[in-house]
Amino acid sequence: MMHLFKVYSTWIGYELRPLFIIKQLGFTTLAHIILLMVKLRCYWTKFVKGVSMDLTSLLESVTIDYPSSTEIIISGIQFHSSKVRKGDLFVAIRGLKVDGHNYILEAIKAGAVAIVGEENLNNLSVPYYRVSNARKALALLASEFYENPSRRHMMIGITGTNGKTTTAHLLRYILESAGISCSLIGTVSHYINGMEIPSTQTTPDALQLQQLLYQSQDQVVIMEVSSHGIDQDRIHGIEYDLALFTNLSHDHLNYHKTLEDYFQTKARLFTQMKRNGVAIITSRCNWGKRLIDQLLTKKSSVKTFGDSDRDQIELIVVKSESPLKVEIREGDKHYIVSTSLEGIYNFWNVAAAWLTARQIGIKAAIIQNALQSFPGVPGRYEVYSHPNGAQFIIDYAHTPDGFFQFLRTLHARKPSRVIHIFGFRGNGDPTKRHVMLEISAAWSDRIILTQDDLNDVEPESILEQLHGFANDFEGKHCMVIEDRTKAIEYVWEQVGKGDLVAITGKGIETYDQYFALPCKSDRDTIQYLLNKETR
Ligand SMILES: CC(=O)N[C@H]1[C@@H](OP(=O)(O)OP(=O)(O)OC[C@H]2O[C@@H](n3ccc(=O)[nH]c3=O)[C@H](O)[C@@H]2O)O[C@H](CO)[C@@H](O)[C@@H]1O[C@H](C)C(=O)N[C@@H](C)C(=O)N[C@H](CCC(=O)O)C(=O)O
Ligand SMILES: Nc1ncnc2c1ncn2[C@@H]1O[C@H](COP(=O)(O)OP(=O)(O)OP(=O)(O)O)[C@@H](O)[C@H]1O
Repeated sequence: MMHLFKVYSTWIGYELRPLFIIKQLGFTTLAHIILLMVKLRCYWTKFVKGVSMDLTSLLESVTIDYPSSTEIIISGIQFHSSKVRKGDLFVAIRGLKVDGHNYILEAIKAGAVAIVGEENLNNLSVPYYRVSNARKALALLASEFYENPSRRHMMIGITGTNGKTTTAHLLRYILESAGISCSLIGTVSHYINGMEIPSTQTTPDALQLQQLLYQSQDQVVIMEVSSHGIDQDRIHGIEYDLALFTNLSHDHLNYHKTLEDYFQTKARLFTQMKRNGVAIITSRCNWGKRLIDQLLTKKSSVKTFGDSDRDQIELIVVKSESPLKVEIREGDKHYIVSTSLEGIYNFWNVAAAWLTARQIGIKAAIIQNALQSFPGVPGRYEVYSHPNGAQFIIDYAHTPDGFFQFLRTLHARKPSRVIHIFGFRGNGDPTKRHVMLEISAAWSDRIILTQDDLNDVEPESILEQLHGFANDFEGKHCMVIEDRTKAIEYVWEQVGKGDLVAITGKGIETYDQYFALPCKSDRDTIQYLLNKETR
């Protein structure tokens, strides 16, 4: 029943809480019936009857090949042929793996009434619109079909190698504490109208993104913006009120090839600002400094956070031993930051969220209060206690800098030993692996290499690499236990009071393979071992 309410509420774009209905039975029920009827009518008009769209005015550099027609009526848009239904427009994308143009006939057979693509085609049975960039076309068409929903919201985009999710969750929590309704689109989940929707991508494809924005009735939308999302034009056409840059460091070089290209891609987010938009950037890393200079040269509005008195928000470490004591200086005012988050890196995320909330006009006292009760981010620095006094910490660190920041935070707790369990994603950047091992070796006493997501890569090739690494780092007591659940169980049985065990890379994500223990995630495995202990 609860699930049905959730589905209904998300669809209707209106937060419906069962308690609220019971309390206000009568008027609320009537209001919902009217709302439902209006929504059903819109649904009928849009998704069944279809909407008329003038593609030539919508698309950039469009050529109508055959048969000529500027206006079409469509009841949906798809870019995967298997999802096409009668009345849909199919956008053919030249992908990284396959070419969407090869699926045009399949899409027409499934009922597509028009096609958008990049190739020269003139023998199709439905109108064909040739564009120079089909990914951009998809984004523009989806935005138009869903009534340009980003224009209804205050749009906040957050990019950077690490800290996007944490900053986004902090900011949403602060804004909601201040009474501002807030959607969040990102890695852990999407939160729309107070409802949680499972997420499979940090930045969803343009179609899903516009659908989510259309569903959202929230005032503000916070989006985590990945470099893949920018590069693949998933956010094309969206203009941001506020855009944040958390940091940039070694990652995704399998996709971007060079850090320079990775940076330039991230920097593109800041070309999609509203006229009065503000860029919020860290001055702590050289890439951030470069972006600040670049934007100031173009006379863009830029606010910075960092550790200098020239920054709008200066982070001052009052006490560096655990527990950390940190202050925020804003103008000539100093505020103590009290939060359950650990690690200086999380205070950089706090600084980014603080500066953004201040741009929106939230009072400092409200931010301070919200930070005190912030519950943390799922899968980031989650601490579990072993009955014998050891502690297990699940975290999402999966980059060299993430490793460094996270592991040095563990050290500040002065543990007897740090044991680090991790693996490498099948389709992740292979150039960062050795560096990550070096950092782990420097900051932990034992390394257990194990499996992470395979992502279509043969397990043998990953395991071969893990064994190679174990040899390289043998002096650091590095070993391989292939099965992730067994690796955790092995360590669980070895540790004692004062030991800290870091399990990194997956956070709350579920395993993409079956392991020996009947567990679906790192959390699940810890819970399983805890239950076994108390049985
Ligand atoms: C590697 C990568 O980024 N791929 C993205 C890309 O897909 P692609 O170009 O590879 O697509 P393809 O498989 O070659 O297919 C080409 C076209 O043919 C179509 N097709 C294909 C088969 C068929 O039978 N019929 C058909 O119509 C496809 O729908 C597609 O339009 O374009 C798609 C549309 O936007 C994305 O959904 C897809 O993301 C994949 C699923 C993905 O998960 N990518 C990861 C790397 C990603 O984006 N990660 C970032 C976060 C990174 C981080 O910070 O850690 C994210 O934002 O989630
Ligand atoms: N500001 C930061 N600088 C460096 N490392 C960080 C920072 N914030 C978080 N981390 C580390 O990176 C991990 C991932 O953090 P978070 O999920 O906030 O980043 P993200 O940018 O959203 O990552 P992804 O895009 O891969 O989902 C954390 O678990 C922590 O170990």
